[in-house]
Amino acid sequence: MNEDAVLLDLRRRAHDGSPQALYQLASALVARHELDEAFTLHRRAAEAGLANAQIEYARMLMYGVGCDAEPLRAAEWLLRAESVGSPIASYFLALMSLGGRTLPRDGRVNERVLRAVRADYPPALRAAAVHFGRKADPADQLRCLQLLERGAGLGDVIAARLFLERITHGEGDVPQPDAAADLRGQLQAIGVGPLPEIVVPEFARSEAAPGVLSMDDVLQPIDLHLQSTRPRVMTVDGLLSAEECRLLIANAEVHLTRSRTVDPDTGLPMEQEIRTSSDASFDAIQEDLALRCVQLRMASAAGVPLDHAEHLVVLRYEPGQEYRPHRDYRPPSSIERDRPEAGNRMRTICAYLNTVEAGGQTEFPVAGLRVEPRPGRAVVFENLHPDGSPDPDSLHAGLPVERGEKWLATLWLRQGRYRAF
Ligand SMILES: O=C(O)CCC(=O)C(=O)O
Ligand SMILES: [Fe+2]
Repeated sequence: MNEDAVLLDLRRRAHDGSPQALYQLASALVARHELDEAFTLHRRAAEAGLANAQIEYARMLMYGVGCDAEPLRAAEWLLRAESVGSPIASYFLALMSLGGRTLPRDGRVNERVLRAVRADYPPALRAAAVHFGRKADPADQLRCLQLLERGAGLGDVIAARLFLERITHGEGDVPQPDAAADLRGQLQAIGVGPLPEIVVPEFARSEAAPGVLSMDDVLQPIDLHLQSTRPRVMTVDGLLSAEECRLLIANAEVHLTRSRTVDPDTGLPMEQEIRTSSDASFDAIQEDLALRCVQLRMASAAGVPLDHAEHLVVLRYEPGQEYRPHRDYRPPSSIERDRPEAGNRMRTICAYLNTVEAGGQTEFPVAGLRVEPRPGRAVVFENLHPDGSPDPDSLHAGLPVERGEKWLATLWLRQGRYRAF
């Protein structure tokens, strides 16, 4: 059957009101970006009691897909699906709760993630693996490896790539060269190449409660080192683990496109010579728990709640590519178009994800400061004066990469709330 015939058949069955057919039709429509109708159909299937539809309907409500975002209603539907035993609903409830805005950030977060881990839900396995991978206890390191291997076995390519790095370099256990060669071959066969080699020199594994899953570790306060007061620039080394850096790169790689910048005259994003990198911007609906945890860690290091953050952007610069001197605050016309109530970009945090062979420093010309890119290191800076007015001294640049490539993750943090949860 061709696509239209399949859709016609689904429509006929959905017309009879079968919840399963409503759900399947809605899913097919989401894939075709026919979101308004999909939203209505998922709602009908959800109301008829189908847990999978309750989750999909809740996801649309969470992220405002085919509707305005209504995280509280989303949470209600997830709770209904959870009450009939859906571990995926538990996973999304945990993902929401970690923001602490819609649902309380309490011990249930960890119980819920564990439920989804026990049900072998790959995004939960991946998030738990990255979590245990930061812990010092050797048993937690083994746990990380086992979770990645399980995810890989279930077809999760990102888990497979993270697992490959670990068994290649002997992280968490002795190196396994034969198994690594085998897995490398399997990944190559589906067009997945190697990740950059990443070592985070200053990374200190966490001594917190060995053996215990505690997802809110990402909110640990950390000390930033003041590098300049005009503009205010701070750095921290070892913020991200090598695994978190790899996770960001692996997620971004498949979505890279030529970077755009907001044109000061029109307020519209345009390809411009000022910024020649490629980037991937993660729409909220693309984020999974592991990515959300890394973003929470970054936002919390910058001292701002994650719901003030615009979409995460991961950038890749190749030799000669750069981000010429610019300021991150936006012209009034572009703010008007994109959540004016969230105000301007008060602060930026950039995390360096790999070792750059030469070049690629972040330069703050007014302060005469250059921050060296180094995996796991982050730089935080203010774009506005304390009274909220733009600070022209926040001028900065990503200097051209001379050799190798540079991967960077940026969160632009607004003055007010930008995300729904
Ligand atoms: O590449 C850099 O070092 C700076 C990036 C930057 O300025 C930005 O993402 O806003
Ligand atoms: Fe910038």
